[in-house]
Amino acid sequence: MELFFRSFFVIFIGICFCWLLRIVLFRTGFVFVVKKRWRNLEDCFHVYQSFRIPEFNQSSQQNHLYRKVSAYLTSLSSLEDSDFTNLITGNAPNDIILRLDSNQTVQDNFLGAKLLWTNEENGSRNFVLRIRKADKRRILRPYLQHIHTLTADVIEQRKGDLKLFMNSKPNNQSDTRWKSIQFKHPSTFDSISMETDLKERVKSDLESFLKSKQYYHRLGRVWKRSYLLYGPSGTGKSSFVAAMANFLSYNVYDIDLFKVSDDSDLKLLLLQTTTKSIIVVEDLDRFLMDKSSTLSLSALLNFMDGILTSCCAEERVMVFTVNCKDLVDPAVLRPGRIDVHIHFPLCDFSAFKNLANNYLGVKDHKLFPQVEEIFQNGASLSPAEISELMITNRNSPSRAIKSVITALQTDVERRRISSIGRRLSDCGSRKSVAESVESGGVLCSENTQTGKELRKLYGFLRMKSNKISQTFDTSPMRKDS
Ligand SMILES: Nc1ncnc2c1ncn2[C@@H]1O[C@H](COP(=O)(O)OP(=O)(O)OP(=O)(O)O)[C@@H](O)[C@H]1O
Ligand SMILES: [Mg+2]
Repeated sequence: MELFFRSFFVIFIGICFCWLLRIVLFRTGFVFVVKKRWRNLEDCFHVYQSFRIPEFNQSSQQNHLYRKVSAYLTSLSSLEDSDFTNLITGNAPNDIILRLDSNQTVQDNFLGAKLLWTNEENGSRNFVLRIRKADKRRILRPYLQHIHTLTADVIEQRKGDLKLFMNSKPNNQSDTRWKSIQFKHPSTFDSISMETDLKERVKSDLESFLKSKQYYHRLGRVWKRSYLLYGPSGTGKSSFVAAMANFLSYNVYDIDLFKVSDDSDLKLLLLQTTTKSIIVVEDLDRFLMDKSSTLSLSALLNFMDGILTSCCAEERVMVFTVNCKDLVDPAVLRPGRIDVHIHFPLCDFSAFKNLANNYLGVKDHKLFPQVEEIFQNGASLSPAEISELMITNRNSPSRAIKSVITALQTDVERRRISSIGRRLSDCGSRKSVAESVESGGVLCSENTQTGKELRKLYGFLRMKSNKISQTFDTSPMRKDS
């Protein structure tokens, strides 16, 4: 009996000990420490071979394998076991993606072999793959093939997602010069109000460019096309670039030339762009007029010509926007450097009707003849100004059109005042010439007369401006009338 109790007691103590040990091992993470130490010990008896996959190749162009490995690693379930990972939101609203942090390692297994990936980030970005030497011959090629097939789908899927790249100030030459975000601009050719015929011509020009690889190569030319979009501010140039990107499904590289440090930096930026992309230089005229730039004109011309190598300008569309074409050196705009010039004018009546249709859903309105008449009197506003008025008053088309009429009338007055101002200054300069010859009585009396007229118009203009600011009041109390 005593023996029975004794053995029962020993079994009971044994069970309690195991239970406690389990708690200690799992609750404290002791098991992970043991596993890690065991792995390190095991590694001491194996020789590993390393393979580095840099983000850029020797000629500073993107290494596609790096992109594939990056996509592959995010799909690894073992990433959750890594000591340090970044959590990033994905494309879908509830999507959360794990991304390996810098200088962290993740383990993968393939055909019974252990593979270690490290994300190296010391100035440049690389992935380092470590495989046991004993497994290398058997594993390396099939493993890379496996990554290629797995990521092909993911990358193909992501092709639909366009990206907007922006250049930053250079910190380190080996560092990537482009930062990207998702490009989700809603602008399309349909949403842009411009002459239908012109729009169709641009569309077919882009379509024929897409199909012309052989043609360009036969002629010994780089397969690229350059567009100059010129016109006053707010006429839709930037929106048009976004529409082009959406139409072509191309990524957008938006180069800020003020952030380019020198000629070689501009070359590097071009080298780091990928095919099927639009390279945009906004406000080229503003940049060319700025004399403080360290960038030479010849570097800019070479950049536009894409002569660096055919591979870094191939299958690219270049777009330059300017407000005033006349301020740009003709060498920059010569045929071949710029293939297509597209003018973005201020609104006329037909553009207004287009905007009214798009923004207010109105094809015709009793106020249209009045609007047409004001346009005929020389009034003009940018599409941006008109579309803003329409958006503000979108609940009432009549109110929206009236606010446009008021703004157009103010524009007419503004133009009259500025023409009077010009006459005044002409008058002043003529007077000073006249005074040097004789005392110019006639010129003086004209001056006083014009001054009176100017004051009268200024008062009128102020009254009109007050009216316009009222149209922005979207309070429901306002009556349509
Ligand atoms: N032709 C147009 N059709 C439809 N909307 C337009 C048009 N032009 C301008 N807009 C509207 O005005 C806003 C400003 O346009 P955008 O930025 O494209 O002008 P921009 O010509 O690039 O001006 P800037 O020269 O000042 O950069 C946009 O949000 C767009 O919706
Ligand atoms: Mg713009």
